[in-house]
Amino acid sequence: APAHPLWPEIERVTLEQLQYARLGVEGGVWQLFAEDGEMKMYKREEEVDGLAVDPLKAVHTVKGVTGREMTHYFFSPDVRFEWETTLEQMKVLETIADDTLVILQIHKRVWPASQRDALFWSHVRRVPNDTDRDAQDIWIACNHSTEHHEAPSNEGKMVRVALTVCLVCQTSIEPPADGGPVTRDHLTCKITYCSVVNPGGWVPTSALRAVYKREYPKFLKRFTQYVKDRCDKQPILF
Ligand SMILES: Cc1cccc(-c2n[nH]cc2-c2ccc(F)c(-c3ccc(S(=O)(=O)CCO)cc3)c2)n1
Repeated sequence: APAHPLWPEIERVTLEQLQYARLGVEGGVWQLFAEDGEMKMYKREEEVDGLAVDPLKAVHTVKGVTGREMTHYFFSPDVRFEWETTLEQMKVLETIADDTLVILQIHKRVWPASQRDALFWSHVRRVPNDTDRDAQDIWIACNHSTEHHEAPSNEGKMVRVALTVCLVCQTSIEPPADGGPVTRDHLTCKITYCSVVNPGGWVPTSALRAVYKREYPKFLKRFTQYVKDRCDKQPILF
């Protein structure tokens, strides 16, 4: 494994997030708050120091793409402005490996709160499917807040959020009955998106919950549609 000081944390958090995502929404602790076709969004209402830090878990099923394609476009900084509508600035501060980056993002201000930025490592990996042999491998992309010497100390201007986010994708193939080639019509990608964002500075709980309720469904719907459009008529990446 690459000898980088962040690597042990990247390994641990990525695998913890994989297990957390695979727990699904069992246990009755998750409250469904948005639904749109196959997409179901759940949250837990939790406060830390009087701040709403509502863990979010979304499940979605997208036809015609693979988990590798979905996590690739989630990970790739080159296309982020094409789907992430709240992004104002983004800088790759460090390229640790071709599947591991440190990124600084400045997001658009949401009235009445102050503007937020996020500094995180971003990692994508294929996880061999140890349970079901003839199933496809699982792909995970994980973003987790970190420190970095190159990040501007923007005292007073910006509030830094703390976030842990993962996108876990499992592809299944329904081969054509006539033994013909597998096309995108035979692909189904099951997605679990998990997010825990501590907003950093005080935001009225009601205002924060309204932002989450509005922004998360819009974000996941827009992102998954972006990937479908990008992959359409392109060779399949398994
Ligand atoms: C989807 C969503 C949920 C909650 C708030 C907002 C939002 N509206 N206006 C500003 C933001 C905002 C502020 C700070 C942030 F860190 C992120 C943020 C959100 C998602 C991710 S990610 O890692 O899931 C995708 C990469 O951007 C990273 C940062 C988004 N957007």
